Amino acid sequence: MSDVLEQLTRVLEARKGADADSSYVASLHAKGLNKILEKVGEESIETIIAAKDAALSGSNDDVIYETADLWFHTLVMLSHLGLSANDVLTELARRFDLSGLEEKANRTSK
Ligand SMILES: N=c1c2ncn([C@@H]3O[C@H](COP(=O)(O)OP(=O)(O)OP(=O)(O)O)[C@@H](O)[C@H]3O)c2ncn1[C@@H]1O[C@H](COP(=O)(O)O)[C@@H](O)[C@H]1O
Repeated sequence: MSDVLEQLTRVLEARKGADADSSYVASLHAKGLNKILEKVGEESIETIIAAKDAALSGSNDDVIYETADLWFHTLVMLSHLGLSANDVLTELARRFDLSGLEEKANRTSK
């Protein structure tokens, strides 16, 4: 795992037990899964809009900013469900050398 993901994973784990008044992450956990999913949905849409705007303006700054927000909120979602970035990285690593088209063909033939 990258140093940044590792560090953020540790912070997110620690914030699960923090005071909701002093921690944004703790406040999301306190509000529950639906609020976290609402944020994931919101940040997904903001990422899509930023990418569309980048194609017109030629500036990628907002795409990076919004994607960071999206990744962050998906990490909070994983943490809320007792999962972590490492679980997703393990799944991505499992897919190395497996063509997406091949995987799809195997899936539809079942
Ligand atoms: N990486 C982040 C991070 N990215 C985005 N955000 C917050 O995500 C929120 C969502 O952004 P929005 O623009 O939707 O804000 P908003 O309109 O105020 O949100 P809502 O009122 O709709 O919930 C903002 O408050 C951002 O500050 C983050 N908050 C925290 N982190 C990391 O998590 C750590 C722990 O944070 P705390 O739990 O606050 O200590 C921090 O040290 C950071 O490393």
